[in-house]
Amino acid sequence: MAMNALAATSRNFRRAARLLGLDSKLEKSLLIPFREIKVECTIPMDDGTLSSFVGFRVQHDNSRGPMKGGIRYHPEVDPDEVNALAQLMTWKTAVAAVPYGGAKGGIGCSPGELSRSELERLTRVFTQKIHDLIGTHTDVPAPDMGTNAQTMAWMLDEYSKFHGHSPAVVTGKPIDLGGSLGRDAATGRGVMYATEALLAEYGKSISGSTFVIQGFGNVGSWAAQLIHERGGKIIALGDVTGSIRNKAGIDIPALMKHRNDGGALKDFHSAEVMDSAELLVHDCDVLIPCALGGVLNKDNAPDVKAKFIIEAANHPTDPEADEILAKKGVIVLPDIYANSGGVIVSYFEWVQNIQGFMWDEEKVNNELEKYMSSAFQHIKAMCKSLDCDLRMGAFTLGVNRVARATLLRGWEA
Ligand SMILES: NC(=O)C1=CN([C@@H]2O[C@H](COP(=O)(O)OP(=O)(O)OC[C@H]3O[C@@H](n4cnc5c(N)ncnc54)[C@H](O)[C@@H]3O)[C@@H](O)[C@H]2O)C=CC1
Ligand SMILES: O=C(O)CCC(=O)C(=O)O
Repeated sequence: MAMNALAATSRNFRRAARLLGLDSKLEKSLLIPFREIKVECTIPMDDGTLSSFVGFRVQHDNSRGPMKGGIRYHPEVDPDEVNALAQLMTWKTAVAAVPYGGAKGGIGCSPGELSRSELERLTRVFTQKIHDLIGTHTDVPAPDMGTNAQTMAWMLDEYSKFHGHSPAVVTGKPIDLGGSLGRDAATGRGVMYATEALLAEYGKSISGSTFVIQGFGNVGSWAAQLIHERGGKIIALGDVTGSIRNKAGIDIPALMKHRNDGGALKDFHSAEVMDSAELLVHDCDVLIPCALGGVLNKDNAPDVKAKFIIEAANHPTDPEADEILAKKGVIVLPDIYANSGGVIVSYFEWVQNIQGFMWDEEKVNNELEKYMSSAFQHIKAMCKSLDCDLRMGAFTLGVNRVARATLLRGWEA
């Protein structure tokens, strides 16, 4: 059973605060969110009935810049989860050294069961309810699980009705509306750069390693394609519909075609169906969770066989699992670094919108690689000076930068 997401995230924060020797009042203050918004979104359904959905936006911290983070559409969205994800965004933007704070939002709904027009109405009503609390220089949403560039296009359009054309109010937009080249692939590309950097530390490479990936949405499918392109062998893969494996390596371009043609993973011709409960404990070199939080917990951590875990999802590993994995010698690359490619390219998109000047994709990808590489070097330096693991290296790096900004602005207990 997974721990409560907020309890798990706060536990990691407190460990980092203690390692840094933070003042206890500052520690308490950094944990408390700036603002928590809850709205009822009532929309007419296609069949003429009315349905109501609860939407959240938690704005955690703005000491380093406008708050930033995705909007999730998922049935399990709840206030604690959104709070935890908003807090993670604050440390993530600081680790990545992009000038933002942290926020996250979500609506409790099953996007796969809503029609396109129902999703559009829901997104527009949600935006109407929060439009005066977000903005280019206050809080900038982006896609997360269950949302995509189209969701951002509707948010942009609805927000612009109140405030005038404002492309920089959301990132992860369609290119035609000011989206950045490379943003769609950015989180998966960042995961690939992070994996390369970590494996190199151990004298290994993507091309000599086997991979298991959970989640084949935006992050999982891009990570899989880019790892496959570099010669990595993806031997098992799963999504919410089921899991597949092939010892010789799954043909990812063929699987992409199969999925884009509307096929389910389990119907892919050149792999065998496997039990999804076995996916995370499948033998491999590198395990990459790219779906939900809390999937690695005290129940399955003892059976994990991977040597490295790259956290492409947000908070996939419970602190209890962390302890078990550490004893087994499994190296975990934490979410607030491993999946930061998305928010880094969101920052590039925002900069391009503000400047009114579009970058080519090569520049986006080169800059992303530089930011990922620099963050990794800074995390390693923290690990060395504080004698801690990668999660604490990343947390202390992020928390220290936020604490410094808070103090410089004139914080008083
Ligand atoms: N989209 C982005 O830019 C970023 C996303 N993330 C995180 O990455 C993760 C995935 O996000 P996206 O790829 O954007 O979402 P998505 O909605 O595009 O894809 C989610 C994937 O997870 C799978 N999934 C859902 N429930 C599952 C379950 N119970 N078991 C196995 N698979 C399951 C879905 O089938 C789908 O393949 C989330 O934790 C998100 O917060 C982190 C940073 C940025
Ligand atoms: O691109 C962004 O602004 C945020 C992406 C996000 O929600 C995340 O990194 O978890």
